[in-house]
Amino acid sequence: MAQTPDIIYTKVDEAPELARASLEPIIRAFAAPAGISMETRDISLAGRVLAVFADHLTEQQRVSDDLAALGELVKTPDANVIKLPNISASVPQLVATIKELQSQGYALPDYPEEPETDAERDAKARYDSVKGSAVNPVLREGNSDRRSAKAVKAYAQANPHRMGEWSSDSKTHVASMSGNDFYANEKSDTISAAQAGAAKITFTGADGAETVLKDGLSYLEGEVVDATFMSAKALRKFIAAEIASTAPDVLFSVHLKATMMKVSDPIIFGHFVSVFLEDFIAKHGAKLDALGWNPNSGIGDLEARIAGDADLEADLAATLKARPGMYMVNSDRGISNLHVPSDVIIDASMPSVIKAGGKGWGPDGEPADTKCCIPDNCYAGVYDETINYFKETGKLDVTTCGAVSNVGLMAQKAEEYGSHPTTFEAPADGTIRIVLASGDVLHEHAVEAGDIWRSSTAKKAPILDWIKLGIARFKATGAGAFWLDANRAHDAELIKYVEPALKEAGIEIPIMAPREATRFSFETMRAGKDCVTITGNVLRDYLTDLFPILELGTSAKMLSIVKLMQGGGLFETGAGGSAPKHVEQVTEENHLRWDSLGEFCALGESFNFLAEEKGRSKAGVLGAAVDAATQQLLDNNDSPQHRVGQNDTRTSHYWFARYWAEALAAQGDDAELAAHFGPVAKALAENEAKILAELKADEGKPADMGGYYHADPAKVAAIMRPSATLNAIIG
Ligand SMILES: NC(=O)C1=CN([C@@H]2O[C@H](COP(=O)(O)OP(=O)(O)OC[C@H]3O[C@@H](n4cnc5c(N)ncnc54)[C@H](OP(=O)(O)O)[C@@H]3O)[C@@H](O)[C@H]2O)C=CC1
Ligand SMILES: O=C(O)CCC(=O)C(=O)O
Ligand SMILES: [Mg+2]
Repeated sequence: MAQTPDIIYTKVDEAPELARASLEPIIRAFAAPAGISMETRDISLAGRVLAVFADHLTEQQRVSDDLAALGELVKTPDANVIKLPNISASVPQLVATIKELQSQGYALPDYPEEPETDAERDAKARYDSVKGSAVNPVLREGNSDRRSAKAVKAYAQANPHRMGEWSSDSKTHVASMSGNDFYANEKSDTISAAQAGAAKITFTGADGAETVLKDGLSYLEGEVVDATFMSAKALRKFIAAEIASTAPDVLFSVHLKATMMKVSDPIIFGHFVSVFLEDFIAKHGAKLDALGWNPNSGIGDLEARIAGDADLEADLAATLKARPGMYMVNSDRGISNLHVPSDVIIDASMPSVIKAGGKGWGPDGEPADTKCCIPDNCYAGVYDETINYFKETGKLDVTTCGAVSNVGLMAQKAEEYGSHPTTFEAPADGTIRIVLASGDVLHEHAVEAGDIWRSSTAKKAPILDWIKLGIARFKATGAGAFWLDANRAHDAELIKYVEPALKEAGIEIPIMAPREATRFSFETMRAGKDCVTITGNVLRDYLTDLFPILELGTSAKMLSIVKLMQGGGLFETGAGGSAPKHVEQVTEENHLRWDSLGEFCALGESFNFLAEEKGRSKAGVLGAAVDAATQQLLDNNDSPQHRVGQNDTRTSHYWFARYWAEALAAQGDDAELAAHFGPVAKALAENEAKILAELKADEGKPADMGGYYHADPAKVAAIMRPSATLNAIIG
């Protein structure tokens, strides 16, 4: 077997992938003289699709299954992976990817929404395996530690971003179900020695007939196993009531995580779409069925399918007009909250409403107060309390507020984010049970047809590791809390782990329910003090966007470390996504505003990890120089900005390379590296004007990537590496 490279960098999609095309050659060139090898592995959506359909492709078209290989690597101490954010695809994104690949000559089957033959069932199963959040759960074999680097926080305080004003009479609010949701119906238990082993999930219909929904489950002693469901009837009633109670000057919106919660949340989204369009569907149901429309895909797909049918188009417009104004994703292009399930992703969308002072954008392109529907009560209280807090106290002062970091229980598909294989829409009225090998029933729920039932688990080893990491970060931070709700079944089981561990460690860390912990964290940070939030997997995701977006303007600048449980390191870049809007700007005017600060932070950590864990002293020198270069880049304001003519990703990479080379030339720890980088630094400085001009030469004009999901590497390189002078110096 080939030797594992020292560092693995990931090839992804959209804006971070464009950034990679320019940054990775620089990193590779700088690492080589230190004897550090770096290779790329493809975890992009298109790459994943091609990997699972290898048998449909020609020899030349085949690609290796890099995700599967990385999934094995992260279970070893040799892993040192820099992971950029990748697309977690919704069905419309997946379908678009398939179309694009087909047009490039790949003989892939269509995505069969409702498979009828064996071949279609096989294709759907393969596509579903790459759908949604298919990468992160595989790579995250450790718990997460996300915080802002000191330099980044100091920069944000000195250069505050714009924040909308909050007014006490803002009508913006969170609306959640009054019961019969995942929160209310949850049951949880910790598996005993006697219960450990095989288990299955069964459905028993009203007629007593039993079907097995999932077999081959296996529980470990100490694993916390939950089961819960959301009533479809209660959900639909809630949605109808919220639509009806939306005030005329308030926008209607729903915030879900249809990407990460790839089974449950598209169904919930579909209920919103079908209740919102109730009259239209009642009138045209048969026709819509014939067109193959599924509400879970959204209004965007509906519009595409009915295009040209003047009757349907007019009726849809009339139905929408009679409904409350909708929160828009892009008002210029008429893209609403209900167009595509993956356009409004709660972790990014709610903070952006909150940062704007409680404003969403309406169909008229104007900001307005917004009703934010978050049906389930498990985590909605966090946003409700945040909004209440800002209504009371006004916007946050970015220049003085403290930093809120997070330690998240994430390893081994912890909690809801690992629940896709054990999530089901009840096929009829009946009972869903988790049955142990002994025949004992662990959990059971009476359900009605359409109810969304799911089971999540958290294993003992990750829980104990998470508590240890939480204690360490609490000590380093000085304040914080475990976010656990004693009244929620799952959290109550976790508290049984946390309390004795704290006692044993001789430390007092408060345990607070999310709502209370939200207020505590805002009060602590507003007083200028730092605090850590020690949370489960979902809140890890939500809070590492919420606080950074308020504190730093974006979560892209976060340090995001996953200490893998088997000793390796996974260094994620930022906490945000793949910024599809940024790609649009590149194709329109060849300006990329992706900020690679997350990549710089991750890179420094990755080198430092090699130095500390593997005794590679030259890596330590490279890492220290990365940190110095990052600091200088911030001090000199060289990060990308929004408009043509301003700094962009490419120029920021030039400055990064230059400061990095200068720091390496100036350091005294490794004479060999200093001697190597002296001339590099000199050449980069002497050619500054020429390089910057070359980097900017084509700005303002459209750029052709030769594809969106599966772009042409040569065209991308031409866009992202247009300076022959820079390439020669790096080369
Ligand atoms: N770890 C992962 O793999 C993650 C993947 N995703 C995936 O990313 C996609 C989009 O997710 P979405 O929730 O819309 O959020 P994004 O984080 O992609 O975008 C939200 C906004 O944040 C800003 N932003 C994010 N990253 C950067 C950056 N590096 N530099 C500058 N600005 C940045 C941009 O604001 P502006 O436009 O104002 O510049 C952007 O429009 C989805 O496919 C999702 O599944 C999402 C989260 C994490
Ligand atoms: O995997 C995903 O879909 C998104 C992950 C995410 O948002 C996060 O980890 O912050
Ligand atoms: Mg997130």
